[in-house]
Amino acid sequence: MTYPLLVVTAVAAEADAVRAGSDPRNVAAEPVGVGPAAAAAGTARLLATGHYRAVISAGIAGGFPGRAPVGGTVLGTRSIAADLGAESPEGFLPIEELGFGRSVLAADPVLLKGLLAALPEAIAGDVLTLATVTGTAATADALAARFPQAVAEAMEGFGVATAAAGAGLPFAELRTISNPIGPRDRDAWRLKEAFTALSTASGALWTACG
Ligand SMILES: O=C(O)c1cccc(C(=O)CC[C@H]2O[C@@H](n3cnc4c(=O)[nH]cnc43)[C@H](O)[C@@H]2O)c1
Repeated sequence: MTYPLLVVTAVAAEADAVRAGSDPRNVAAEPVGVGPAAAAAGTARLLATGHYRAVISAGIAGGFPGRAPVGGTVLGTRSIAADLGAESPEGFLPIEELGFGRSVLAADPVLLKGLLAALPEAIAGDVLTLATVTGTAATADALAARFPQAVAEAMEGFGVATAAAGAGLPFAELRTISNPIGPRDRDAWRLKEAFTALSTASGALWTACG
């Protein structure tokens, strides 16, 4: 028996976009909710079935201006919980500096290599996971400075990665860019473009995983 690839999304519209571009015989797309907690809990529940061979966190995301354009496709080299830590007068302290765990999980190198080969147009870089969508220029600038290799932010990747690590399965993050990260401007979101790009990219998932 060949175990399918599990693609975890936040919402049903993202799962539909993945299904539209992939073969249900080898790719299972499941929505588990928005945010890192829902993503971790939902992914762990799905992986407990033992039915899957690898896990991908997929969906739409904000792109850092100048690093990932709206409509573009991004592959996460690392998924980073950017707000996991503590504020201090000297700046943000990641959880590693507090001694309580980790905020960075790297994509599986073999899976990532396959995805990069199958999606040569994709932009590779760190993808941030935040519980709050960035909505000001100040926060966007601070994140861009703290994470010079970050190309995108979303709300689930680190949660999915944590569940995949717990299950001992390969993990990667695939995002298509719906909006620039910065001052909140709902009219600037290009959902249709991002969902179309997600369907297109999903066509390459099984090849990359094989
Ligand atoms: O602000 C709104 O009115 C609004 C309307 C629909 C959806 C949202 C979301 O925040 C969706 C979040 C959802 O999409 C991912 N995502 C997309 N862009 C970003 C972003 O710039 N920063 C963080 N997350 C983003 C995220 O993974 C969620 O699943 C808002």
